Amino acid sequence: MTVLDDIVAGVREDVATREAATPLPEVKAAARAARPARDALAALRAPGVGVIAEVKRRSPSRGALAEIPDPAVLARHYAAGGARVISVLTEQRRFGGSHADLAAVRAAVQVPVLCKDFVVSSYQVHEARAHGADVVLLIVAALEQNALLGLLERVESLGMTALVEVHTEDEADRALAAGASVIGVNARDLRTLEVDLGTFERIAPGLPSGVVKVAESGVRGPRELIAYAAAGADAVLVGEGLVTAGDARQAVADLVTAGSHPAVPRTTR
Ligand SMILES: O=C(O)c1ccccc1NCC(=O)[C@H](O)[C@H](O)COP(=O)(O)O
Repeated sequence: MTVLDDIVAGVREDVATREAATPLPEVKAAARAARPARDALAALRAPGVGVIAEVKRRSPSRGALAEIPDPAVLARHYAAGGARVISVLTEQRRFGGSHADLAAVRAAVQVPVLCKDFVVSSYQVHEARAHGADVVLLIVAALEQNALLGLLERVESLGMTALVEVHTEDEADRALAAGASVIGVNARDLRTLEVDLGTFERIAPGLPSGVVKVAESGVRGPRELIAYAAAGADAVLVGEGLVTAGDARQAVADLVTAGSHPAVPRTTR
């Protein structure tokens, strides 16, 4: 069993428990009552290399990273530093997150908010919307193609944007076949947890120019952002490098400044 399999097995148990307590029709009603989703696609297509700043307390690869007693406070620092999108890890067992974190962050900032979880059922998509998500992560490695298609359609039918995550060329082909318009290439192999910064460089050239390309994992400062930008990234998704920085606002601002430099390429448009 890989780490991803193990995480997904725990997620399925947790979803079943939540669904027993709050049946799907109730979650659907809450999703319908939520404020409309913010336009993440437009935010990610703005000039410069965007920063998606992540609220991440701990992880399977690194253990405890930061306490984050109030994710709304951290999110405000991220937004003040210029983050385009804020990512909230909502998985509880391995990452210490929650939907309460997601709702608190959404209420605290004006930028779009990403629900970063291991989504395997449409129940989770409605839950994410009910808690204010504007973007939902879909991990190709965790989904059969039909499930990927169905979840992508569900995300978009609720007015949200799907960030479809891939790790290999085959997964990128599946993401494109499903109709993804935002593709994240994760440098962290979710089976071995190893980070290979060359993953983005290998996969990005095969993605069409109209697709927004997000480089995920391994950014510790402007140096990695510049390398990802040179390989064609439109945005970078950063967790550890920001939650462990003494000054989160400044750490985001440093990345945003690097991503806005005229010498830094950006290839989508
Ligand atoms: O971070 C992990 O250890 C991890 C393990 C298994 C599945 C997912 C995992 N992380 C999720 C992410 O994709 C990262 O949080 C995100 O890309 C930010 O990465 P980093 O900037 O390296 O913290």
